[in-house]
Amino acid sequence: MGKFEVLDHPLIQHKLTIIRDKNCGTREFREVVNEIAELMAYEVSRDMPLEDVEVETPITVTTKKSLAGKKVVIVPILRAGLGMVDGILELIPAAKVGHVGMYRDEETLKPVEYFVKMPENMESREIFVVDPMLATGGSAIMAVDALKKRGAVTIKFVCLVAAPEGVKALREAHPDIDIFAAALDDHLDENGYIVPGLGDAGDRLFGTK
Ligand SMILES: O=P(O)(O)OC[C@H]1O[C@H](OP(=O)(O)OP(=O)(O)O)[C@H](O)[C@@H]1O
Ligand SMILES: O=c1cc[nH]c(=O)[nH]1
Ligand SMILES: [Mg+2]
Repeated sequence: MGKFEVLDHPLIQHKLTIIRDKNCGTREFREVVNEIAELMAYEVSRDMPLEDVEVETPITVTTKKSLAGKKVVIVPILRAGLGMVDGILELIPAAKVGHVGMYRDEETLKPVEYFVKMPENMESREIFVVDPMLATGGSAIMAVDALKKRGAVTIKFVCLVAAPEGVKALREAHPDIDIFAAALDDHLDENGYIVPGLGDAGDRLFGTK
């Protein structure tokens, strides 16, 4: 079973409170989402494998560590996941970026897939699927389905706010993946919004309604 971890570093908690505020405007919301994503990427990448490499310093030749193996792909779930990409790229600038387009039907709350574009060789890559919100879990489950269908094996799901319902559903559908959240909130309301949450992340990031 993959792990579920809440990354509750004080800086992450502080920044999350800023964007929960309904008076936080588009510009600040965008900035702070990226800042939180960057802090989370530091924790999420903690177990990346290293290998020994020879390096010649100005003083001598020595053997030290360098990142090994799997190359990282960041996969935002459109639209709101896009808000986390730049923050992660600050830490992992060579990462590739794949896109999964998905929206939640407002009546049924079921996700509808509308776009998928991935780099090649997904089977040999370390994949960070990112979306600020894990609500019913439908979008995350369908995004991971789409990745596995294309050969993906090593997948981590990274969100800002998770609902218990979404964590349960995602773990049941994809027990092999690790899930990271900045916060685990209380529950979903009758419209499928996370309570207390932060509202509609996509609309707040892009200034739409
Ligand atoms: O866990 P779920 O119940 O599937 O809900 C979460 C999804 O809903 C939101 O996207 P939305 O459908 O609002 O699309 P958007 O990002 O384009 O606004 C959010 O960004 C997640 O992708
Ligand atoms: O609270 C929620 C639930 C789904 N999508 C959002 O953007 N916010
Ligand atoms: Mg939205």
